[in-house]
Amino acid sequence: MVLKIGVIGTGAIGREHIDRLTNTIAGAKIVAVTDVNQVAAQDTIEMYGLDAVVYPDDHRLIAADNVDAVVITSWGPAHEESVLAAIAAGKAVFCEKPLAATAAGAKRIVTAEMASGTKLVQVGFMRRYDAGYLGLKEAIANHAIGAPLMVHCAHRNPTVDERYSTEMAISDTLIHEIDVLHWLIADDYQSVRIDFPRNTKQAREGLRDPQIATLKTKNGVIITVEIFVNCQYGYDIQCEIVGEDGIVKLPEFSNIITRKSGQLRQSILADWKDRFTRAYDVELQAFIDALKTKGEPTGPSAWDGYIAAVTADACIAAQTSGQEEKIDLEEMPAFYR
Ligand SMILES: NC(=O)c1ccc[n+]([C@@H]2O[C@H](COP(=O)([O-])OP(=O)(O)OC[C@H]3O[C@@H](n4cnc5c(N)ncnc54)[C@H](O)[C@@H]3O)[C@@H](O)[C@H]2O)c1
Ligand SMILES: O[C@H]1[C@H](O)[C@@H](O)[C@H](O)[C@@H](O)[C@H]1O
Repeated sequence: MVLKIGVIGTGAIGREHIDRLTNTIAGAKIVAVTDVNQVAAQDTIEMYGLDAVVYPDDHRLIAADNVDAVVITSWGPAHEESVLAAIAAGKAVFCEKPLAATAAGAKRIVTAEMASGTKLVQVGFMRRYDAGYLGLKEAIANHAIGAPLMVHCAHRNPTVDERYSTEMAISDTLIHEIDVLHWLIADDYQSVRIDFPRNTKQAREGLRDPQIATLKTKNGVIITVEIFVNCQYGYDIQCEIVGEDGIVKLPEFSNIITRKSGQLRQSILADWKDRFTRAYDVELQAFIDALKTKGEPTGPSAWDGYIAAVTADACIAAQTSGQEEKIDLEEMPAFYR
């Protein structure tokens, strides 16, 4: 059986996911697309040779009889409305991060999903499918480094466009670490503080860059994440976990090493699209397979999206207060256990 998919948002990652759902992933077919930019939606159909219909908006795409499941790749603030519409229609939905722009929005999704009585939502936290992070998780679970004490991370983008704001460093960028780190060390966040080092001259007027998030967990682990989105030199994701018996670290993204002219060289990736290609493939294949075999998604859930949204709200509050802000999570409902 082939699952018929409707895609909302045909921008950068929308096209990436359309390409992989069409050419890499088994068991799915794109039958519908929409974008507020209808020309972009039409162009996408032509670009990938899709046998698909362009719908005028997300609601009509979700309601289409031949759409079995929905993939949301529109701008973050538009996600909540489309996810709620998919839940109301009883259709499974893969939503790119963030699940919603605020914790209140994510909570509305959780409430609607629980009321529907069926798990329908998967959030695009693809780092949980990345071989490097999975290796770190396995090492911690196997007590290879004893209890984690500290985590040091960096999330660096070469540049960002003019729409990118100081808050987006949290809601669009840090959100990946927010999700993956508590999952990695199996701990809950308790508080966060944000510090702003000297600003880079490369940032556009008004953008605070870089930033350092310091998260504390319930077990006393201290996590530091450098967010630096105008680092210029490449796309660089670092994560090192310091335990009581040793240290584990993400591998450098595999690339050939050249010895030439008295130099040892290894190139650095320039784009997020290349760093997590395999993880995106695996997460979307898992989404399709789970719908077919279990009737519901089994990947990062709406509750995971809610945890990330509550934490992101506290980070954004910490950006302006300059203080340590508490991260208050409700208890996970039995529905998500
Ligand atoms: N998981 C990841 O690594 C990853 C990577 C990139 C982007 N993302 C996320 O994916 C989302 C899209 O990012 P992008 O880089 O592709 O942005 P983009 O600006 O390139 O594309 C977004 C598209 O959505 C369309 N759109 C906006 N609102 C819409 C609506 N209500 N209905 C239909 N279409 C709408 C826009 O016209 C645009 O074409 C963001 O939430 C972003 O955070 C995730
Ligand atoms: O900071 C960017 C992240 O590094 C990418 O992985 C994407 O999520 C992108 O949307 C963000 O703007």
